[in-house]
Amino acid sequence: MGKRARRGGSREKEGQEEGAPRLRVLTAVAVAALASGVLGLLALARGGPRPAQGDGSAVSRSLRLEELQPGPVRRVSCHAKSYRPIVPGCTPAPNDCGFRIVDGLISQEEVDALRKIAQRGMALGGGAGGPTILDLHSGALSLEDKFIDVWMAFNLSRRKAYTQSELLVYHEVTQRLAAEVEATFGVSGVMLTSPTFFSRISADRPPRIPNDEYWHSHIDKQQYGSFVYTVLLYLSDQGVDFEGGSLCFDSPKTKRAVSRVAPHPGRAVLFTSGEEHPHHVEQVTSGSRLALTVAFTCNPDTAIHNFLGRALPDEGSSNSDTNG
Ligand SMILES: O=C(O)CCC(=O)C(=O)O
Ligand SMILES: [Fe+2]
Repeated sequence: MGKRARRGGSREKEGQEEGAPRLRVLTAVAVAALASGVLGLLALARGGPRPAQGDGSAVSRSLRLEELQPGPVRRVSCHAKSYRPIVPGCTPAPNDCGFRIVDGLISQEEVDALRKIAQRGMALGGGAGGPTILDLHSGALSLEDKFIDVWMAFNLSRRKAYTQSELLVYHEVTQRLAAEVEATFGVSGVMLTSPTFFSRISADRPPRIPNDEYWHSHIDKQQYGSFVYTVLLYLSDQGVDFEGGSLCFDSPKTKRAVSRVAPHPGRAVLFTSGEEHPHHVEQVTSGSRLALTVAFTCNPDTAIHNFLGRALPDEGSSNSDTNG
């Protein structure tokens, strides 16, 4: 592993795709199908904006929320129904759910490489509201208020698509995250699952569709089905690249925020994906926030078997696969 990811080193700002050509006409049934797993991204709007806590002021909110820091895993009881089918040794034991924040799992070079990968794909699209999603496994990329297929977008724009070696860092990072999940929760056999995606939230775009309202509480297991362990890897810096945008864990009973995590480059948040962990992203009030959501399952039927398999082979190589 190279140098640990530094804090506060803002590079070029996110959201610079404005000048890049956008593909305006690109729809396909296949795209809608592949996007369907991603349509529920972030939080689904459930009954309008989230009510403010207490008197609603930022100060009163910040006094009540615990600021979570890197450290050992914090265990909580699992929500039993969230973890079916039970795969012994892989799904969490009833009292072994929890979350953990880890800094420095990936190097600054890896953060930069992942940011470039995200920016290159997102330059072909861009959500009309705040969030832009890019899932390189399914190909789903936000464009205005729908999804297109990023691989098709590369073809139509006559730009060279990602090569397998270009995406190697992404593959290596997901493998490292899998190992960290296993070490953290004392399990083995976790497998990458879908969706796994970059998300960029731009403060200057008001929500246009319900899925743009990322600040509502949700549970990943309900939202995405196959998730057993979620990892959020942050690729931009709160206070430098953007303001607001903390990850908040909510009370399973009231769904109100009880604690929060400040996103910083290279910071990873690992947590069990069941009903013990409702969460949401605080509204981003300025700038642009970039993160990567990666998730793991214990069920081979929902595992990704050919992660990044749509990337171009490298010149001169027959086929260097990046199987998940
Ligand atoms: O980016 C974050 O901090 C949270 C994203 C999230 O909750 C999700 O992708 O399900
Ligand atoms: Fe989530």
